[in-house]
Amino acid sequence: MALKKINPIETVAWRKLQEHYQDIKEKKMVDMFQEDGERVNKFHVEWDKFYLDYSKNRLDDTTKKLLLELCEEVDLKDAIQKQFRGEVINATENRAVAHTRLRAQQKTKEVEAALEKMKVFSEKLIGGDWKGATGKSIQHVVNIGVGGSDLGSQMVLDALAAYQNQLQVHFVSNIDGDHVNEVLKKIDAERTVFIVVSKSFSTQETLSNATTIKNWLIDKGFTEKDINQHFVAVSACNEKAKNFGILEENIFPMWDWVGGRFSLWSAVGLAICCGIGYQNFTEMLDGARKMDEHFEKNSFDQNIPVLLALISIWYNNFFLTETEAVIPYSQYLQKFIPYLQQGVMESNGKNIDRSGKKVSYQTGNVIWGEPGTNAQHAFFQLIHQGTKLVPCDFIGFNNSVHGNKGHHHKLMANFFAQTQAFLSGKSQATIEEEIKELSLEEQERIKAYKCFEGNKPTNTLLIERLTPETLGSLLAMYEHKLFVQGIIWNIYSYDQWGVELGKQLASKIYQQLETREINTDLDASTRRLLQQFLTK
Ligand SMILES: O=P(O)(O)OC[C@H]1O[C@](O)(CO)[C@@H](O)[C@@H]1O
Repeated sequence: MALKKINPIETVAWRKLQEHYQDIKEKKMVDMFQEDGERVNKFHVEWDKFYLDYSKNRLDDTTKKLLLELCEEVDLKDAIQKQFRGEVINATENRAVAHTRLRAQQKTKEVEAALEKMKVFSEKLIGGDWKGATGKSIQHVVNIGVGGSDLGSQMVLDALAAYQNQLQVHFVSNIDGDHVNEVLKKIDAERTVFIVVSKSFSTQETLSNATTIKNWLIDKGFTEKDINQHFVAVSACNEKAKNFGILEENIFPMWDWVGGRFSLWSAVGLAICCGIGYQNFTEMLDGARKMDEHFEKNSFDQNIPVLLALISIWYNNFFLTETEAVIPYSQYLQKFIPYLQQGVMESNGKNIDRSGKKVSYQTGNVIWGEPGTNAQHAFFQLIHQGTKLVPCDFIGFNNSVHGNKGHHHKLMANFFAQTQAFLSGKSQATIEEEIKELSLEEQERIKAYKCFEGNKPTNTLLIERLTPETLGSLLAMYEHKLFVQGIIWNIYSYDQWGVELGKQLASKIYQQLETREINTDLDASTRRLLQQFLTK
């Protein structure tokens, strides 16, 4: 059964939210805290190893009530059930969406078999039992993929670097030859296994990089047969992988019902298993499953992904904010933002609704960010004193991975201080006190620049510790958040037609660069640029 097609702006709740926005837009959060002693109790969720505080947002009881009514009107429950039943909710590609199946308690036979294959392979590599063509054990693993076939594994291995074993895992994604060259410098061909990850097995970047690497091995004297021991693939297109020269037994499955950006839970995460071991990989699946259960079963007013999605919609569609920042206070989560960017923006960057009509409201938010405290020294100035409203998610951990309390308390002091500053700003009295030693003239001149208005919204997510399990829950939380937003916006979150045009044009331009024959039907700017490119 298809997803329902309900235009959100035609709902009663949307209209009421628009009216309500007029009441709330000038309100100060600090006053709302003053007026309601129960605010923190009302606006937080404690779940498993997560604590979400969303009280530092420009919303009140009525906002929450209306946003929850919006969920009822668009029948979010029905959409969630359809997703968990694995129905064909990716209607524009005519595919089911069932990545949650990969981490379900009761797994299907094909998923079990894929997991077993991943376990066996990764254990052989880690244990030194998988030998290269010259009989040497493996030291390096190179993941060749792009987008969803790259970002997830890379991010997880960075996030869980503390669990890393002796294998060194590298990533080649960019079509830029410098990328593959730099990786090749770091590895020993005889001790390296390459994992070609491509659901379609037709992505230009991945196939070009894989071919370059294959030729590099051939130049080193490897025969086609030798290469078999150094190449495996993950793909939904077996035949294409075999045509590339990969042995059938070395191909790990992917399925139509797993979207690229939701695929790290599948064999696409093979590099993760190699780098941190199968056990840690399954703990990550368990964490994601726990979040799935929370999302599927908890009432919406206590449901972390639903609440985060609603808050985001409140700002995006009523305050008309343009972006959202995610600030993890963990250096381990440095690659978390690029990963989220694909998930969120490839999914919800759509302007046609589920009825095929152009939407008349804002959809997908722009996501950006960087770990704190580095972010504080880069772009926090704009959030504190700029002209744009940027709602932020702050993600922090009760305990550090390294156990160095001194550092962790300093880090977390910054974490709490920033959300406090965003909330309260700086009062006139504090500023006056700070500059009282200056001449009156100087005080007058400088006062306005020292002003922090505050009233900047933040969600604070406090997680016990960064582990494979909590990371799994965190990733699933954002997956469900974007799904809820897509449902409310009445768009299809699981296709990505928007990336196709550039690919098609690139292939035509490539031909022109190779033949040095520039098409006359190109636009004047591009034609001139190509000429310029070819002259030097
Ligand atoms: O796994 P594939 O088929 O090589 O695709 C890689 C990536 O390309 C896209 O199709 C478009 O960028 C992503 O959705 C996908 O993750």
